[in-house]
Amino acid sequence: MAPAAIVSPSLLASDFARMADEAKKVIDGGADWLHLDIMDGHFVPNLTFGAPVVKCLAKHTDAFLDCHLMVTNPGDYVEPLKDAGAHMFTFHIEVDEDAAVLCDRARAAGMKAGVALKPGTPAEAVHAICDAGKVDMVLVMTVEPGFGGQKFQPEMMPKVKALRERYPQIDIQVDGGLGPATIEAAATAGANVIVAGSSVFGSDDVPKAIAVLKDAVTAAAK
Ligand SMILES: O=C(CO)[C@@H](O)[C@H](O)COP(=O)(O)O
Ligand SMILES: [Fe+2]
Repeated sequence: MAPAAIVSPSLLASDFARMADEAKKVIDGGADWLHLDIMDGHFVPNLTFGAPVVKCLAKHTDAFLDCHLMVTNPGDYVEPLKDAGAHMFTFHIEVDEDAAVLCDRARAAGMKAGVALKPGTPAEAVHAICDAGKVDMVLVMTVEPGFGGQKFQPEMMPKVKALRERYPQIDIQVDGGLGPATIEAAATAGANVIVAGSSVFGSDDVPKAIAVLKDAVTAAAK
């Protein structure tokens, strides 16, 4: 059976000063996870927040905290994020750290392990670590990491398709520019975890915006 459809709204598009309320709004609207974009101003030219803010948010929600680390030194974040209450630890395969060790450390800390690919990084970059069974989720970036509100790159779909064919059971996440106009391409390629920032938080009907994404993934899996 294909992995379940999961919608993970990105709080990057929310009002950070009201993060707990924004999280509640999307969870009440049918979201499965909360996507938390951790940027260090070095791996990407933008700076957001780290474990202290995740810890504050975790006090206000029981939701699954899906952390996307756009940082140069993800190893420094394993224990702080675990202590903060994070559930998914997704780091970029492009960093200069041992990916297998990072996955093992994330899992040993009780989190799931995810690996992310920038648009220019081929699927093959994660084959060894996925073949070794160390990965719970592969994140295929459909924009250059760093900012919300960018245009979806449909040319990433062959990468999603190749990963889905090779790994039928793994969670495959797509992130960047997902919304009603692009979900079909991602869902048919085989993505099952959908990150959406602007299209969810910018909608005046949040439950509908989430349902459109989830229903497309469920329909494509049939
Ligand atoms: O990781 C990132 C950006 O680097 C994303 O999670 C964005 O926050 C997605 O935003 P939208 O493209 O959906 O507005
Ligand atoms: Fe993200």
